[in-house]
Amino acid sequence: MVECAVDELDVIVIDAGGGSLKVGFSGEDLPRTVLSTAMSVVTEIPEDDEGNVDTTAQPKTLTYFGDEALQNASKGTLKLPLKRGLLHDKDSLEDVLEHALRSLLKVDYEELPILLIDSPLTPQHQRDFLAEMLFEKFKVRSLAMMNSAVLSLFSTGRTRGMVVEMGHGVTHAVPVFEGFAIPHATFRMDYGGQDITDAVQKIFKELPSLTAYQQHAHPWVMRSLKESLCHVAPHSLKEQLASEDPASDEERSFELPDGTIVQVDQQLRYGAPEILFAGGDRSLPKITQMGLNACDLDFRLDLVRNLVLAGGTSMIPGLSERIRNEMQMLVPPDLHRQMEVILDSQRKYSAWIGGSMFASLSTFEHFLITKQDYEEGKSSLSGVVARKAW
Ligand SMILES: Nc1ncnc2c1ncn2[C@@H]1O[C@H](COP(=O)(O)OP(=O)(O)OP(=O)(O)O)[C@@H](O)[C@H]1O
Repeated sequence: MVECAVDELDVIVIDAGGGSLKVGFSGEDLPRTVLSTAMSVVTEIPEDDEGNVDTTAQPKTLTYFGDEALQNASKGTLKLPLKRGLLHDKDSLEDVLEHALRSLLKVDYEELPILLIDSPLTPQHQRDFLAEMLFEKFKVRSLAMMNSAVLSLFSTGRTRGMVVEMGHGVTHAVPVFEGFAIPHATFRMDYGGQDITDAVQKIFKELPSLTAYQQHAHPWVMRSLKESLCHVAPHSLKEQLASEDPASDEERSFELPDGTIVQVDQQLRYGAPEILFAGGDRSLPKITQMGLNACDLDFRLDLVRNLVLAGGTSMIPGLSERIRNEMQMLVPPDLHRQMEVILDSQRKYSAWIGGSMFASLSTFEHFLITKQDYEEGKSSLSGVVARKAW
């Protein structure tokens, strides 16, 4: 039972991923706002009534955020603040966050504590920068920072388990013991939903049945195709392609932006997600096995019994069956027999949901770095942030 001691005090919960930024308030079931972590700046030269460039008019600079930024990317400069879990463009992160909080969430963030969720293995200097940005630029009054995998596990009501968190640019296997992630047993691979989208785009352009529609092969259209039709093959792509396509016409149909409906075959639907299994030592089953092997023998049973899939990319159907099948070759039979793959229906937002729950607990305030802590510890910021960040 979650004990709520900060009833009159909401906490702003922010899960800043490379693909999407999720923001909302503690105690709520889902983030209020989810937007692609992107902005683009487009300079437009106004046209006259006949559609000719008006050389006398001042050029207009337009800034787009989220999906609009992706859709307008080709007209200007696309800025992606985070890439593969790492801070890539500090200024645009500030702008996207400000837009999400001020314009979309419509909150006076200076008034409320903030819980910032970050990726496992986020470098300390990145956490320091984020703390500095929130205290100095956003003028927040207090801040907690927490590991997304711990919170994803917490969202399922567990404090022990192996979290396989699959995001947009990175995937992590994170063993968690009594609410603490084990850093030396955490493994990552630089593959995620973005690579599946890229694979969808590549196959889309090459498939003879789809070549007539190449003008639609924009990343945002391909992402939508992926999210609606992709599927993980239960054993291998080869085996899947050799069998009859199990999908109905409806399950293979995709509507392009101009309204055309195309039929998408197995090569694309099942082929693109194979990137998660193809990386040798950096494949999904392999990093899970490495995480297990790096933990104490006594603890491994708990881990395989609580193998939690989390993050947006874990929404692809068929993952659980494939992981179970692949792990059969990688772990001893007695462990494999006990394996339980947990797929929560809300796993796309599991870290945010865990954060929302955690920030509602009476103990949450112990994790807050206050403005005063920050000011006092500024000369050695890492000390303050590392001591309190979880
Ligand atoms: N139904 C779905 N099927 C397949 N993929 C999906 C689905 N829904 C979302 N995704 C993918 O999940 C990814 C985003 O997941 P998530 O929000 O967990 O990542 P992130 O936190 O932004 O990224 P990262 O953890 O890499 O920083 C995107 O690539 C998106 O296309």
